[in-house]
Amino acid sequence: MTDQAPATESEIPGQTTGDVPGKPTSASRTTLSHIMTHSDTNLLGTVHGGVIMKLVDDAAGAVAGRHSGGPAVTASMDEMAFLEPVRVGDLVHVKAQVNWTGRTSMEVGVRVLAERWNESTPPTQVGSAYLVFTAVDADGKPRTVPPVLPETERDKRRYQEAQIRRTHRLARRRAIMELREKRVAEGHQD
Ligand SMILES: CCCCCCCCCCCCCCCC(=O)SCCNC(=O)CCNC(=O)[C@H](O)C(C)(C)COP(=O)(O)OP(=O)(O)OC[C@H]1O[C@@H](n2cnc3c(N)ncnc32)[C@H](O)[C@@H]1OP(=O)(O)O
Repeated sequence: MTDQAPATESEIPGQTTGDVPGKPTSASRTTLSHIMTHSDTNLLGTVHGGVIMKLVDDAAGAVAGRHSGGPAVTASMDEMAFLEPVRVGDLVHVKAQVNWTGRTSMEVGVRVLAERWNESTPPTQVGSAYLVFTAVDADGKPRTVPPVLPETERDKRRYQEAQIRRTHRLARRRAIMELREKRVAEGHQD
């Protein structure tokens, strides 16, 4: 994991960034919908969190693949929040978009909504997550991604918030690596 953050919080890309042409957020935004059945339940009878996480990974992976124009792998998933239980018969919509791009990685933001399959009540938000995907080549090595071009004020806010999360991920990783190196230097075995 490289340590450089490509932009500061105030730097929202314009129509072109560097040599690679940018892509607008809307070009890869995707919704994946799925009806929950009895095979999706946990021992409590509600839908298993892992089933939701798989849908989140699928939707985010499709977005990352569309944005980067090729394969992309999940590097991390954080802040997965389950806000309300999901039940058998719920029609679940997983909405995903690229919030931010680095050199080879992308943060994808996901919102999970649920509605009864046979009622016309509005869907409610039941979960959310942020995932980092890294675009890879045929050898599984990171490859450059087009910069995302936020279009709306909401896209711009999400871009800036994603940069804050990126800064915190890097800082946390660096602090843990430094602690481990210090402990090894002090002769600790683990
Ligand atoms: C019914 C209908 C269904 C339809 C359905 C459709 C679905 C249709 C689509 C399918 C979509 C499936 C989507 C599933 C996708 C998987 O399930 S993939 C499987 C799970 N993931 C993996 O196996 C990945 C394993 N890890 C790796 O291969 C390597 O660690 C990685 C991620 C390629 C990174 O390699 P590395 O050598 O560490 O590279 P490094 O240069 O250090 O980092 C590269 C970039 O990644 C970032 N990065 C690396 N590690 C991390 C980390 N832990 N956290 C954050 N960022 C990181 C770096 O910051 C860097 O970013 P940039 O600064 O370049 O922007």
